[in-house]
Amino acid sequence: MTPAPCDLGNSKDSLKNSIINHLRFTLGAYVESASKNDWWVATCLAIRDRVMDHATKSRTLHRQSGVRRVHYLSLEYLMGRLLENNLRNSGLYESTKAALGEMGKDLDALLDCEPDMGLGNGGLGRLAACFMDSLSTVNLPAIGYGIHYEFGLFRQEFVNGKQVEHPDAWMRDGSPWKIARPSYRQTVQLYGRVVQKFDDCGHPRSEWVETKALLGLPWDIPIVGYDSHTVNVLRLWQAQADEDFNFQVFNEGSYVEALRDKAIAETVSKVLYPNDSTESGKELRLVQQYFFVACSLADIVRRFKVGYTLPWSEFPSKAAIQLNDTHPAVAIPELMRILVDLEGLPWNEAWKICQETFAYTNHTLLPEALEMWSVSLFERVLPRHLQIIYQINQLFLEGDVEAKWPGDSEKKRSLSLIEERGGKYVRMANLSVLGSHATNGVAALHTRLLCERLFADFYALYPDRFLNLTNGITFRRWLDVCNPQLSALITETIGESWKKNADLLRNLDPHADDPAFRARYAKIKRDHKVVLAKIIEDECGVTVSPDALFDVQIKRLHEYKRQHLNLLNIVTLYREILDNPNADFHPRVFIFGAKAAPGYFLAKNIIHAINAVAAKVNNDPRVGDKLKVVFLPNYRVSLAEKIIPASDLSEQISTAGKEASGTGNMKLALNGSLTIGTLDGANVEIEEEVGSENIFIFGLTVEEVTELRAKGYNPWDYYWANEKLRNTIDWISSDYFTGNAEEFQPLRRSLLDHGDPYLCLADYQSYVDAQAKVDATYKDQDKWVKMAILNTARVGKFSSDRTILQYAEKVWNLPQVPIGE
Ligand SMILES: [N-]=[N+]=N[C@]1([C@H](N)O)O[C@H](CO)[C@@H](O)[C@H](O)[C@H]1O
Repeated sequence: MTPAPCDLGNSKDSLKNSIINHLRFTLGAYVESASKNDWWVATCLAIRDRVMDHATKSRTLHRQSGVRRVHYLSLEYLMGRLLENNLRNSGLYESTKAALGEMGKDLDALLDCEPDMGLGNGGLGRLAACFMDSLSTVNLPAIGYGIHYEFGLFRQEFVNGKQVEHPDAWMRDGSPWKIARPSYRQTVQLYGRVVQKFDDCGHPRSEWVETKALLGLPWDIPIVGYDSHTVNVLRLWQAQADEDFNFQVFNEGSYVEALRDKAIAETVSKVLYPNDSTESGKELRLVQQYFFVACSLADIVRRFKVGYTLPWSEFPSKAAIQLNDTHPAVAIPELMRILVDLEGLPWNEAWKICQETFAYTNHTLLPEALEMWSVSLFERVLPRHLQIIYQINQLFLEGDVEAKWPGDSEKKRSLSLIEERGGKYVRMANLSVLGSHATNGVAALHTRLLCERLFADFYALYPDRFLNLTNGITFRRWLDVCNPQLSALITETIGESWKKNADLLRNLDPHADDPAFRARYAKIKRDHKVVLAKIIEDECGVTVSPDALFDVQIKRLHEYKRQHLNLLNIVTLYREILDNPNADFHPRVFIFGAKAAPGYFLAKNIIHAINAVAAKVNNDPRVGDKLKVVFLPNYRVSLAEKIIPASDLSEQISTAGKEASGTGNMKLALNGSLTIGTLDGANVEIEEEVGSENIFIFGLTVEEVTELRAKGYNPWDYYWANEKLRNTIDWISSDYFTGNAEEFQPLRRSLLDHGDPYLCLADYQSYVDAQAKVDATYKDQDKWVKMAILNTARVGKFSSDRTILQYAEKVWNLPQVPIGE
């Protein structure tokens, strides 16, 4: 008999009681001497209490109503901090602040106690987090599946301007949001070999034997929607040894050996691979992918079997599975193994179920990011899955491909799931397209390039399977939580319903012409700049003026994102200020935030170069306040929440055709930061929405990039033709900035000798000119603030609620299931 849910009131007093009770009974702390961290944990637990009933109720109602659920499989979830988001989404912010206040505690101080849940690298991981927020907010039944990494994305420190990585022990001081679910522990098999057997009816059956077992313990994190009673969960798997302690070996006297398997097992979910847009190809990474996929599919199949007595053909009507990039693509042969080997379904039936169940999102065109596992490694770790992939491939090439292009071996080579050139590899992207009923890109331009280039042959074969679903961001975290002042001004001006229907922000448009509104809008921006200036002072020891133009580039460090093009412009500007001290140039602060993958040498060289230039410029008395360059260390979600509301200019300067979408561009535009960017990724759609008069577009288009490459691009031509550019490159690679002329030779060589693969020199002059236009525009503050307001007003399209509702309609065929009180 389920006990009646105890009424945990939302009043200030009820919250006070809960917090005190958790301090005393859960943490065993003296209220008088409890630490700030204790108060943070107790407050989190008090809020968790109030959402858990909704979580249980959501799960129960989803099960009882037999609705289809979407299962989002992602190796990354860049969640950031949860307390403030959960407080505002559940409408408990004010009462909790008051409750703590009455006990002499400042909520804002406790919020800073929370470490970021940094279980992701960049855009892909943050997108998954925004999607989880929207799924609960728009009442869609969903479960997010991922890995419970013990260590998230590394903590970045700068030592003499160079990046140094430190482990991110995010759970060291407790992690109050997660709940262990040992009753749903799963066992996963790995390695071993496959033997052919025959079942009772004499049918051949493959059996996977002599495998190594691994356990998966699930941890559930409640995902609180905004102003909705749907609380979905994020289920993260922790790897555990099948047998903690090998007594046999212990008795033979080797204690360490006895624990070897335990140590190995736990490495599987130990740490997130820190590569963004590059594949690792490491065995442990493949084991991580299969581990969480096998646990998740076993959990989904368990729920189907327990919940229903339906034929397998009905499985897709109860379970939609979204593959967040190819990282979980091994789920396709895994479901085939379950259906064919374990459940005894005929191959074709099983394959049909797979295609109806899976859908795949591609996030990048970069060749180095497309996962290709060597056949030898695959055979060793997952021998049965390799067999299944070979069988899928054979039926595909001899089936649909031969039918469409009879005898065309070139088509077979390009469409095959197996790459044969330079060794044998499994093409996870091809497998994902073939095993899914829908493949989507993440912005209109990106999807067009997917269909025209990367998947051109698949598109020719299955045009109806491809669609575009432009990325989005949750406006709760990226406006209501990080910029409550602007959120309040908007609500005061156009009402509150924009929080659930972002298109209503358009109603702000006419207010751009109202000087009083502009003044209030501008004050909010300046107040955030004052806050950020303090952070810059504390973190970088640099004093910046909140009246300077804050020019922001925050994203992972990657050559295609062209932080080094930004640096070329900065050094050109530095030269100009020295050459023309009286030039009428509005003071500017260049703000960088970016982590480089630890093994990415050139990215680290660019970080060092930016810090070296910053050190020179910031201490050059000839420059004064005209120019400041700051690189904030350890860029992460909670830091982004401080930078974005204070930004005036948003740098989205990737080489056209390289940034699939970008999502930082959306966050910055929403907070009134004007974009300077190329026609790449979602920048194209941001320009369509805000109007070309409210954005600074520059540079080569995708078509012009293709043309330039086709006719042969030689960066030396631009170097010799443009004196400013030549002086800038020579200056950066001289000994001026570090006393060692060798320091930035790698950067110089990449821009010249190595052919400038991302066309920085080709876009340099157009970029410098656009930056000059920015300077001129910023001097007319009325015009600038008007443009900023129109950006906030016109980016409603980029709400992840819109994106998720499109996935639900076009891919998952998923009904919204409102949960009552
Ligand atoms: N991997 N990956 N892809 C990315 C990002 N680096 O995480 O996914 C993001 C989310 O789709 C995109 O916005 C971004 O352009 C793309 O490069």
